[in-house]
Amino acid sequence: MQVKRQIFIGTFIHSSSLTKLEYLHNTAIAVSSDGIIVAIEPECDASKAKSLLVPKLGWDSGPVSVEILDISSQNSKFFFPGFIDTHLHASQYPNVGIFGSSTLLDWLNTYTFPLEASLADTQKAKRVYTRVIRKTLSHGTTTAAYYATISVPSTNLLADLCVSAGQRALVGRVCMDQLGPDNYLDESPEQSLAATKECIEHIASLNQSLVRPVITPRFAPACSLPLLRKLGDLARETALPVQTHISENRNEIKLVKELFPTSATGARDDSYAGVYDAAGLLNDKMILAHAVHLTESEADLISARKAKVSHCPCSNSAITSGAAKVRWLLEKGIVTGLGTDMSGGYSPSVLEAARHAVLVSRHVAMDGDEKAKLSVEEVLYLATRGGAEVVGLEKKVGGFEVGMEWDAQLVGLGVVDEDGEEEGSEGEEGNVDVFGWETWPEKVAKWVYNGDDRNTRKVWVRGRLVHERK
Ligand SMILES: Nc1nc2[nH]cnc2c(=O)[nH]1
Ligand SMILES: [Zn+2]
Repeated sequence: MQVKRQIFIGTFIHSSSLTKLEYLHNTAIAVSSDGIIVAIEPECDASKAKSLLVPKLGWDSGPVSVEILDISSQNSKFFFPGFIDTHLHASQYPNVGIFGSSTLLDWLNTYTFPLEASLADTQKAKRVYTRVIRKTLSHGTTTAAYYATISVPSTNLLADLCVSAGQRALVGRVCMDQLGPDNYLDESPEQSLAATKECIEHIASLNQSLVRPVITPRFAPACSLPLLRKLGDLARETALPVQTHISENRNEIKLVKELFPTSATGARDDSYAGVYDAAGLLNDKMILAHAVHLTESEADLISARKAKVSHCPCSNSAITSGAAKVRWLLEKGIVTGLGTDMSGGYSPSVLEAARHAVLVSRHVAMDGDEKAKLSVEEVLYLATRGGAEVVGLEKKVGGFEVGMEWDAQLVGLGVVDEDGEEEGSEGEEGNVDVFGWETWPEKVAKWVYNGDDRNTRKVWVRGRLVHERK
């Protein structure tokens, strides 16, 4: 979609490294009509932008207008890169918050498979997918790695809806030829592969680059070895990314050992990661959700293959899976991002996932590893740059750099003056009260711990405004 040339002026905050946020105040960012950041101008106000930046860019002629969004007078608003949700099930959105006291394997049978099966009805799927896209955009998620269902039409519909809403996405048809109920299984490895190819071809036929296909074996226990091998071959032939789950729950790991003995897989051991590796799936484009209970040698194998991890702390706490050791993964050089894992996780918000990543890391620390604690800066890195690398988009999104695409959110925190009045915000805004004496790192911390979609005022993907909070 063609958008106009835009210049944004104000405070921009993004990660310059895992541990550091960079604060660019009184700065202008110019975004071309195809959504690319073409200039970052320090010490720039509206008049300098008009008199200097516009001519420098050669933008003073031609029919396209320049939009200047001057927020430099506000001390409670800032631009932040859009969030990357590296793992969520679009099809499970109606079940958020509905998990009782279940754990993974009974949760799948009780809540998840019946709902996913019901989305073969494309009318129902349309209602669900339209809502989940709108909801995640409203929380600042500019890129989402989605699982749909086993249904080809409903997976294709999810891709279509992402394109029309303007959300950047990876969309995967779920492959599973065992473990599910009779009414929710691929018929054979051959049929599963053919259905996956249909979805890949459909997304290619959309002729755009915002939404990409992703090969999606649900997880090892739901896939026969022939199916995993076929998908491994497909990944090699197409160079497409692959997403799946790994080592989320202890009973699941036990099941993998029973279902995939080394005598069958030819793997070097009977580890969970070894099964994916033996099938030819474990490579630098693979997104592994959870990785809660990995052994040392599995983590080393994942690191050697340069596969990525999606950390889903809300889900891991909600369905009692465990506490992933993110510091340990990072120290092994494993690229890690955040996932909401709806509806194992109950929240559509990556900000909530970031907050839970901090808290889960404190639990790991309480278990004796003091250095496990993640900082606000670190979880925001995982939510943006880390996530971008997990989904293979680190050159395009996750930060503010010339050449990158304008996937961004405008965050507003209410300001309360000495009379108790809110400045710079209206109506119901002000869920994060800023008193004016906080430093910028303190404001960001208050946003991480108390912020939500009320603070997500505007959201852009590749320069297109895709959400505005009224
Ligand atoms: N959290 C989660 N784990 C899974 N493992 C296999 N399928 C799923 C799923 O839908 N959600
Ligand atoms: Zn999941």
